[in-house]
Amino acid sequence: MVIHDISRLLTPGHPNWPGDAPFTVTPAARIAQGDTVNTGVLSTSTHTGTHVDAPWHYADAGIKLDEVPLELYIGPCLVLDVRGYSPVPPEVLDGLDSLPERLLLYTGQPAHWATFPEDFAALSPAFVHRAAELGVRLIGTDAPSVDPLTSKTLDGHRAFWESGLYIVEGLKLTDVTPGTYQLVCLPLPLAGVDGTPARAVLIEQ
Ligand SMILES: N[C@@H](CC(=O)c1ccccc1NC=O)C(=O)O
Ligand SMILES: [Zn+2]
Ligand SMILES: [Zn+2]
Repeated sequence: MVIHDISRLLTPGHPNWPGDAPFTVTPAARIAQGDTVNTGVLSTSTHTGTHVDAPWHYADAGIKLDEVPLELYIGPCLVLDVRGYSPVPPEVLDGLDSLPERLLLYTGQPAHWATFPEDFAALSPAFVHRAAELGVRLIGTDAPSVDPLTSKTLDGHRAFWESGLYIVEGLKLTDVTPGTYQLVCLPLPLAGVDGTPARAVLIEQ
């Protein structure tokens, strides 16, 4: 079985959305200091690195993470190369008459962010609606958001809310050839939250 890890490695100082809480791991117990084990204390925004958005992130009437069915995040998936578009338009789906339930978009983001990538490709609402018509239920992007950095209206997120599609952001897609795979993207089992970092892999079929 060939597995591609499409999650961003989280290291302290990982560049988050401007103003958002940083990712840190604070050392706690240390064997070297006489403790019986090594432990750490995690602190993070729910939108760090490769992560899922629960609908409640962008709509007060939306469900929270623990209500989102896990089936969404596991199963057949198409990786598309959409480099060169900003925002990603519906035309990239021209000629496709059906799609698997999961669609991942490589917009050209690098494998490692030294600083927050302020200039990234958002998704046009028309693209999201077109994907929904073609049978997609989950869209993942390698960009940190489906809306531009300065957006106040969050039209991209709103299109997901209107069409009932779900979001994965911050994927690392530099090492995979576009095509079909099985996606496994497991959110952390956190109650009542708006999102969470996730481990995402593609399995070659
Ligand atoms: N759209 C981004 C996050 C986002 O918008 C955000 C994250 C933390 C603090 C403020 C944010 N947006 C403010 O407009 C996301 O969904 O991950
Ligand atoms: Zn997010
Ligand atoms: Zn988002």
